[in-house]
Amino acid sequence: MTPAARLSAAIEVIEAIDTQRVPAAKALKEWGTAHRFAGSGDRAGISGLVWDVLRRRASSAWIMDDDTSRARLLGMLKAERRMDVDTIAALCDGSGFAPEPLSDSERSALASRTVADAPAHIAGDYPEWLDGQLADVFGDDRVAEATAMASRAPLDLRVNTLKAKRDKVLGSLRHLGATETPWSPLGLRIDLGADARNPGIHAEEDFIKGGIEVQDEGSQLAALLSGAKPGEQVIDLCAGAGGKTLALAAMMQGKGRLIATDADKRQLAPIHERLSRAGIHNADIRTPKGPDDTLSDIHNSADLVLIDAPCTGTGTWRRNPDAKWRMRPGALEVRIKDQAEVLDRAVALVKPGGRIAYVTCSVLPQENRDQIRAFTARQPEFSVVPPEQVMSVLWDKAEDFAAATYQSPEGVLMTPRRTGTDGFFVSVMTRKKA
Ligand SMILES: C[S@@+](CC[C@H](N)C(=O)[O-])C[C@H]1O[C@@H](n2cnc3c(N)ncnc32)[C@H](O)[C@@H]1O
Repeated sequence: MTPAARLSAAIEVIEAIDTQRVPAAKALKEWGTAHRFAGSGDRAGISGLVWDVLRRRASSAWIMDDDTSRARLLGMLKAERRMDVDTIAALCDGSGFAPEPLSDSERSALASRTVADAPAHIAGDYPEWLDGQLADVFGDDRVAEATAMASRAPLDLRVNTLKAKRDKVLGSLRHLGATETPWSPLGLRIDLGADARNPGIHAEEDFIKGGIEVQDEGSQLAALLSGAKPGEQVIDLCAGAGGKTLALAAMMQGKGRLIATDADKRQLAPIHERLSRAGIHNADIRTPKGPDDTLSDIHNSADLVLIDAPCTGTGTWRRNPDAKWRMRPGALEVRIKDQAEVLDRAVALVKPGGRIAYVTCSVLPQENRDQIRAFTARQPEFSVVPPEQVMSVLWDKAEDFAAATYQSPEGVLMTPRRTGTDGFFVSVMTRKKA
C-alpha cells in the first residue's frame, strides 16, 4: 500500500470506531481480517495513524474546526506528525486509493489554525470533566503534562536479576535498539516509531528464559520505591497478572516470603506461568475461594503490604488513548471506593512497625493525595514516610529523580513529561511500633 492509501484505510477504521462504537483494537483487527492483502508493515502503519488520531482527538478536530474522521486524521498529520499543508496535499491527491484532494477550507485550516487559543482540555487532549482535577495537580502546566500523556510510549523491559544481568541483556537486544532507562537500574528501553511493528519481545531468548519482562519504567520504580528487602514477609494484595510480584521477588533475591493475591481470581491466572519462567520459588499465590479471607492466617505479620491499587489508569493514557475518551465520572467513583476498601483491608495484615506501599497508575489527586489523607485520618496508627526517604533507595539517582518528580506530603508522582515514564503515584506509610 502507498502512504496515501494507508491514510484512506485509517480514515475508514476511525469511522468504524466512531459509528459502531467499537474499541480501536477491535476495529483494527476487523479491518485486517477484511483486507488480507495488507502486509504487516501496512497494518503497523495504519495502526500508528489510528492511535495517533485517538491521542490527538480533540486538538485535531479543533485545528480543522470539524470532527469528522477525515478532518481528525488531517489535523493529526499537522499536530502530531508535524506535516505542513503542502506535504498533506501531496498525499491527499485523490489518485488511486489516496484520500480526496483538500478543500479550500481544509487547506486554510491546516495552514493557519493552531490550538494556541483552545481551552486547556482541547489543547491537552483530555476529557473536559477532568479539567478541575488536572488543574488541581498540575496547575498551569496541565496542557504540557497532558500533551506528554498523549505522546507515544516506548517499550520498557525489566531485567530479572534472578536470572540475568542488565549489561548482558543490553548486548543481546542491541538489534532492537535497546538502551538503558534513565532511572531504573533494571530497565531497558526500546523506542518505537510511528509506524513501528511489534518488536516480538516474546520470541527473544532472554524473554523465553525469564531474563526479561515487559514493564514500564514507572512500574519498575514503583516496586523499587516500596523498599522490599531480602528476608521480609511481603504481601502483594492486588497482584493481578503479577507485574509487581515479579519485581518484588527479584528485590527479595529469593529470600523471605512473598504472598500474592487479588480480589479477582481471573486476574491471577497468568501469574503461575510468569513466576515459574522468572525462576521464583518463594512466592505463595492465594487464589480467593468464595467470601472467606484467604489471608486470615497471616494477620499482623507483613513487613510490607504492596497495594497496586485498582485505578482509572490515567497515568497510562499514552498506552491506552482509547480508554482516555471512554472514561466516565462513574468509573472514577467506583475506583475511589475500591481503593479505600483495599487500603483498609491492608491494615490487619501489617505488623507493628511494618509498612504499606500504595501505588496507582493515575495522576488524579482524588485517587492519590486525597486517598492517603483520608486513610491516615481513618487509621492514625499509620504515617506517611517522607518522599525523600522513600526515593533514597535509588542511591545515586535519588536526587535527580526527586527533582524530576512531583512531591507532596502524601507521596511521589511520576509523569511522562517529568520522568519519561507512565504516570505513577507512590506513597509509603508505616504503622506505629507496638
Ligand atoms: C492495577 S491492577 C494490578 C496490576 C498488577 N499488580 C501488575 O503489576 O500486573 C489492580 C488489581 O486490583 C484488584 N483489586 C480490586 N479490588 C481489590 C480488592 N478489594 N482487594 C484486592 N484486589 C483488588 C483488581 O482485580 C486488579 O487485578
